[in-house]
Amino acid sequence: MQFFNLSLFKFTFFDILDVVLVAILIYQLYNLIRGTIAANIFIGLAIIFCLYYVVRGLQMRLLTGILQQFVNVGIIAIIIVFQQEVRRFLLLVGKNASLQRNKAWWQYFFGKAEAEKDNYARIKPIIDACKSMKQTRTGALIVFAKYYDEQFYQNSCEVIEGKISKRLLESIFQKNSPLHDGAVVIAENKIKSASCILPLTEKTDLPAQFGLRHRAGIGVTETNDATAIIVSEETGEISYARQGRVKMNISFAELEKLLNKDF
Ligand SMILES: Nc1ncnc2c1ncn2[C@@H]1O[C@H](COP(=O)(O)OP(=O)(O)OP(=O)(O)O)[C@@H](O)[C@H]1O
Repeated sequence: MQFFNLSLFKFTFFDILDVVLVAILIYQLYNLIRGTIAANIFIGLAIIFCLYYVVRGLQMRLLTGILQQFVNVGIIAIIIVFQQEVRRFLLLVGKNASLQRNKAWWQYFFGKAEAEKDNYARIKPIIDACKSMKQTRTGALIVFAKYYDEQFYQNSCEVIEGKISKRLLESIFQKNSPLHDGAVVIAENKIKSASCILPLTEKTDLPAQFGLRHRAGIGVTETNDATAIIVSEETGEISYARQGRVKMNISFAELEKLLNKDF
């Protein structure tokens, strides 16, 4: 009597590659939706799919018919429900494929020291403004957009198109300024706009003290290829958001390092 069919265990290099790629894909998807409401929806959909195969196996025709309606619209429903996550996933794929974004290559060819010097001059006014706003407990939200999506930002923003300077940033976020509410968006080495209303993150596992400013800072990095600095009006603490994750209470040395890498 033969218990095992050894031919079942035959696999090629491409089968292993297949499994590894699927594992990477599932891990990336998990990373994208971890801690968001989408994670619960994903679990709900997975349960419906599993249930469908079970009731079909048991030949329960009525329930199979009902669940089949959900399964049939499968991929389209997933794209609609996970619109934001699909957008973030595609951004991630596109970003990793871009050679110019890879600063290591860029600096190797064009001189590391020169690039670092240039970058420091660019980020110094921003760091100085953050230092001053931390001291005066001025709330601020500064977004660094790798790609300035006109449609996304300009609908809710005041156009500035100004040179990045400490005093300009301070004046925008100063409490009596008409533009202090909302975010400043920096792109193409300019302050492109101010007073921007951004999408809020739907994450459910954020610290209790995170209000709308922090939620907007995290939200914009989930839907766009952007990073954000958040200066808390309440505590003066500086947080840094990237790809939907946030680092809280960072030092200025750390901020400089992060901006050097991302901006
Ligand atoms: N959707 C949004 N997009 C951009 N900025 C927003 C948005 N919603 C609120 N803000 C900004 O956040 C401010 C309110 O911040 P709130 O006190 O709720 O945030 P917080 O995360 O607790 O930060 P803080 O520690 O500074 O109080 C508003 O005055 C406005 O400037």
